[in-house]
Amino acid sequence: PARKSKTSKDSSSELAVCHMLLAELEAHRCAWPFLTPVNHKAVPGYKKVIKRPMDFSTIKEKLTSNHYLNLETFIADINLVFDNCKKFNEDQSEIGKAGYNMKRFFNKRWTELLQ
Ligand SMILES: CO[C@H](O)CCc1ccc(O)cc1
Repeated sequence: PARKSKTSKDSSSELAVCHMLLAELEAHRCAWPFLTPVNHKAVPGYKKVIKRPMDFSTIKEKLTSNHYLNLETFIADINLVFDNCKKFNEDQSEIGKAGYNMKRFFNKRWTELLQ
């Protein structure tokens, strides 16, 4: 069957899923490094190494101000949080392990909800 063009209903239900997913991420016990922007003035090297900082509070602000055009741009920002974490932190560090756990959790939940 031909792919129907996305209706506004599709977009609003996708938006509701994004809000729900973000709320689950923020509530996760391993979310603590990702809740607010990294203070790049306090973390040596962060501003130079991480070209596109991202965190859950920034994503929530963008979501509530209709910044995301579609689901893909929302998922791209979520993955940016985890990619930045993997780049800056040792895999076995506390924050590195938290990032890995959050990425696995996110991938499990969005595929359950959206695929
Ligand atoms: C999401 O957290 C960032 O990767 C910064 C990690 C970090 C912060 C302070 C430190 O002393 C070391 C690493």
